[in-house]
Amino acid sequence: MLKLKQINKIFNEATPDEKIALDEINLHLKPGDFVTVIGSNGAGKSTMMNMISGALIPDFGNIEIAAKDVTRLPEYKRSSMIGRVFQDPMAGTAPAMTIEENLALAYSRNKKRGLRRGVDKKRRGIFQESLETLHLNLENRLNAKVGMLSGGERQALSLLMATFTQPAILLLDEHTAALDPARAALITNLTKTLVAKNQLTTLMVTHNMQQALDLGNRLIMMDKGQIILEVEAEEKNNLTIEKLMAEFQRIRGEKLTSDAALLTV
Ligand SMILES: Nc1ncnc2c1ncn2[C@@H]1O[C@H](COP(=O)(O)OP(=O)(O)OP(=O)(O)O)[C@@H](O)[C@H]1O
Repeated sequence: MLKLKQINKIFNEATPDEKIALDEINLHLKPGDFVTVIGSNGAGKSTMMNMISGALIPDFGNIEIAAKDVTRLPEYKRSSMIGRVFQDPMAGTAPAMTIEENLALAYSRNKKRGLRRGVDKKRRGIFQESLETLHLNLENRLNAKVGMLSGGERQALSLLMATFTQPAILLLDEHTAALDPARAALITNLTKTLVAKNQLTTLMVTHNMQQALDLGNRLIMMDKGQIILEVEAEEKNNLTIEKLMAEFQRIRGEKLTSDAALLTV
């Protein structure tokens, strides 16, 4: 469903600020894979997500989504293939528009007729049914402006909008990091439910190690622009934070004083 082949990205090449952000990244996701991504600051996690979404184009290498080479395809041309939720609850929705209008935009995202705000009775029914699955009573607030919702409610709506059209790839970019623990738990559970229900192929970046262990069937650890560890299904079930830290030390030969050092926020 997703293939990254030898992806490289260097920022400010041949200047004193040169930075190798991605160094020969190879990653293959099968349909329905849910991969959690961890790594320290500057490891290249966001750059990798931006490559998949098309916000950045690699210097070398190839990207395939659903068997289509999208390496040079601009972001807007691959947006129907991708659902994305960012850390900032303000980023995924339009605050001045109502819940219903936001859903209508998400709904028409992969329709040929372009963006449409209008909603008929049938579509309103679909929106209400989807909102009911969030258990936040948003189905009764279709005409509320999204700017009036709490951070957790907005993030739940963003998640629903990102998964609505069955994207080939769902990108979750620290999407619970800006929420308080109770709301973060709510969005984490919702993520599990929506991904499982829609069998979405998902990549989730997180600084929360426990979340990285609890969600998904695979885990990758990045460091200095490389994927330094890949953990698959069975093995992932038996993984602990201590084992992950020990693996990092074994691979990098660097001693860590705490798990925070591995994921420094
Ligand atoms: N537009 C840019 N111009 C120059 N350097 C960049 C740019 N974007 C990222 N970098 C650098 O590339 C490296 C990888 O950054 P990236 O944001 O992908 O890391 P990350 O793993 O997402 O980190 P964090 O957990 O802190 O968000 C970093 O050293 C960063 O400073």
